[in-house]
Amino acid sequence: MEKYILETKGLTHHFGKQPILTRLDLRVPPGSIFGFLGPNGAGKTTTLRLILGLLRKQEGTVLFSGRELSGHRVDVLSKVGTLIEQPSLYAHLSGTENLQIYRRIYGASAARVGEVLELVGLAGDAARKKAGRYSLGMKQRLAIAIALLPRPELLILDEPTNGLDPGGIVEMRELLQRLNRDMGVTVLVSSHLLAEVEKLVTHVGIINRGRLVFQGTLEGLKMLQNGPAGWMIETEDPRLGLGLLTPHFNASVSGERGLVLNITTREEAAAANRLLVQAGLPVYQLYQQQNNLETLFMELTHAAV
Ligand SMILES: Nc1ncnc2c1ncn2[C@@H]1O[C@H](COP(=O)(O)OP(=O)(O)OP(=O)(O)O)[C@@H](O)[C@H]1O
Repeated sequence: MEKYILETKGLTHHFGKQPILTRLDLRVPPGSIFGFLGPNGAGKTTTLRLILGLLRKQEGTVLFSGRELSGHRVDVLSKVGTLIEQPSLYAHLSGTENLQIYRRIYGASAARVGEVLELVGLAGDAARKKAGRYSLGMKQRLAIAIALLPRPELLILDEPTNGLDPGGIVEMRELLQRLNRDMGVTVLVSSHLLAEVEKLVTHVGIINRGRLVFQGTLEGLKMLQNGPAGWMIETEDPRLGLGLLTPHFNASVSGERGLVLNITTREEAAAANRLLVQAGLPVYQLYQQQNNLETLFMELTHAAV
């Protein structure tokens, strides 16, 4: 088996003179749920459109299981389900009728309609309802049902939780997990919110201003945040404080009023506090810094200019 179900090599794109993507090497392992993350405007949609040939490629290579799209377009894309732009649904037709139309386009069997409705949780009454009366979450699920008709190996979804309420977000997460676990579908899902996909993904690629700033497993990303969390002291004169603390602790100045201490215990924090207060330096705040994944994501997407 190829190492990657989807790989881009040196994908580079400009709109006019403006560079949008710079040498993007995306690597999606088979069987993964890959979160393609980045702030608004980072270049996620452009990347996905280039991958699918919806936008003319300027530079670089896109490989599906080691094969280029050009020359094998129909063959390759028949194994890929997508939800990139707003799903084009027939509002006046029911869920089932929508699927019946698309199944003819894809050459899927009539029985497949019932299967995909079941898979996305739209069987029964929901299937008989007109798509125009669906909630956004149901529309998204119907669009995924359409994408599932040809039994894709890879599902590519651009911000599928955009605009969904918290319940809809959970449903979407459960659906994608089920498809991955039970059907073996590899999922590539983009999002600008790490928190929204953190519970879903196995792998992460983080893009900022058209460049990949992290790629690897979610575990690998979490390891990055496992450095010493540090304690923050807000005090009147951090430079004076630094002089008082450095003989005893590993400390540095942070901003106009902050001192960061590389310590691990509350006792050390209390001792540092005592040193400052006894020297007449007021301490306004003393707290352990939160070093969570969201903070790391913000750092990665802000620092890489
Ligand atoms: N057709 C276009 N012509 C010119 N510039 C474009 C075009 N499409 C996108 N851009 C620009 O390319 C950059 C990347 O846009 P893209 O839509 O790929 O980002 P994104 O990461 O998907 O963000 P969002 O979550 O906001 O959709 C943005 O600065 C955008 O304004």
